[in-house]
Amino acid sequence: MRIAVIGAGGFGGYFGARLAQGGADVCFLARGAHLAAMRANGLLIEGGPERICANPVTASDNPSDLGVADFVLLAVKLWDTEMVLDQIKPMVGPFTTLISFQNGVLKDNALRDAYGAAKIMGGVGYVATTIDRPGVIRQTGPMERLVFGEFDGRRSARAEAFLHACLKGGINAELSTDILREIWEKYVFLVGLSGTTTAMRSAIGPIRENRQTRAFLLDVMREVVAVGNAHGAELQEDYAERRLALADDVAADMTSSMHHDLQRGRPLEIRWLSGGVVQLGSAVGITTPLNRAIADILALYEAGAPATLETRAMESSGAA
Ligand SMILES: NC(=O)C1=CN([C@@H]2O[C@H](COP(=O)(O)OP(=O)(O)OC[C@H]3O[C@@H](n4cnc5c(N)ncnc54)[C@H](OP(=O)(O)O)[C@@H]3O)[C@@H](O)[C@H]2O)C=CC1
Ligand SMILES: CC(C)(CO)C(=O)C(=O)O
Repeated sequence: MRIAVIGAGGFGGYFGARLAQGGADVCFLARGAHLAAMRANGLLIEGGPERICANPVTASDNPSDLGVADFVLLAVKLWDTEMVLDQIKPMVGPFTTLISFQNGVLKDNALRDAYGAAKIMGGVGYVATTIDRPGVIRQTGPMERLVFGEFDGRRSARAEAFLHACLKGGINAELSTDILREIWEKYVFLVGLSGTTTAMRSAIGPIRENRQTRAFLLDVMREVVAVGNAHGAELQEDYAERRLALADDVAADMTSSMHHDLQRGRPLEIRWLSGGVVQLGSAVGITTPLNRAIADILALYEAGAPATLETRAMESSGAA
């Protein structure tokens, strides 16, 4: 089974390396210094319970070099989606299945528009990873879970085959018969974690300990539950409280991929996370003031670190 991982970063690099470890024929669409390092030294996963090294790895920045795959796993940041969907045409054949493990609930619309609903399975992933340096992914917490399935709930042969490949790689993988609900469930936790850790510039530990920030986290997630249910997600009424229990369970120094991006001055996926809640809420007449506040607070950083007044002054004087 040939599995193409589109984006060899924190998420794609980690799960791609595990799939390769289990014997799957994995290839990566990667680029820049990270691609060069992967070609030279393989792909290393460190910092977690197990050190994994996939070497050699098949990787290229040219989709034609990689050829048609049985499974194409999308793991680029959401702002890169449209571009890669166009770029990967040479990798999608008549029997190819695409699964997006990107965050948010709007991601699969773009895949359907590009390749048709029959080729798409739904997916969500839980892991805490980031590119540490070219060729090296750092796992920053032990959380690991991959869930996927057909949107009509069937346990199809292709879903079973992918499950088999994941389990062989030691991945904590599940085939879901209600993947849309799974996607919303992840969204509740993710929006709470990413919104609070990024806006407050803090790992989850202090946020859940402080009475005020804990209440804020819970209310952010309650807004997502209300919006999800208005969109037919069928989440339990106390689902936000349940997710708070998950936030209590993770390591105190755990944070979100969006917080990592902020720390590195990279663009943020905020438009699809708290911003997506605001958008989906307003479509069904639900106001989401806390998510709006988070999206507004982070708007200055959405395109990456804004230039400081000092840098601007240097640029305008020609000194930079
Ligand atoms: N990391 C995590 O812990 C988790 C992430 N997710 C989700 O997974 C998705 C991916 O996130 P993450 O792995 O953190 O992101 P990363 O930025 O770590 O990885 C994405 C990688 O894809 C590369 N890429 C983008 N476009 C192309 C292209 N056209 N050709 C080749 N390579 C390309 C990027 O290169 P470059 O750096 O040059 O842009 C980067 O190396 C996001 O939606 C995120 O929210 C979900 C769960 C957990
Ligand atoms: C919430 C978490 C860490 C779970 O995988 C995540 O998806 C992210 O930070 O992007």
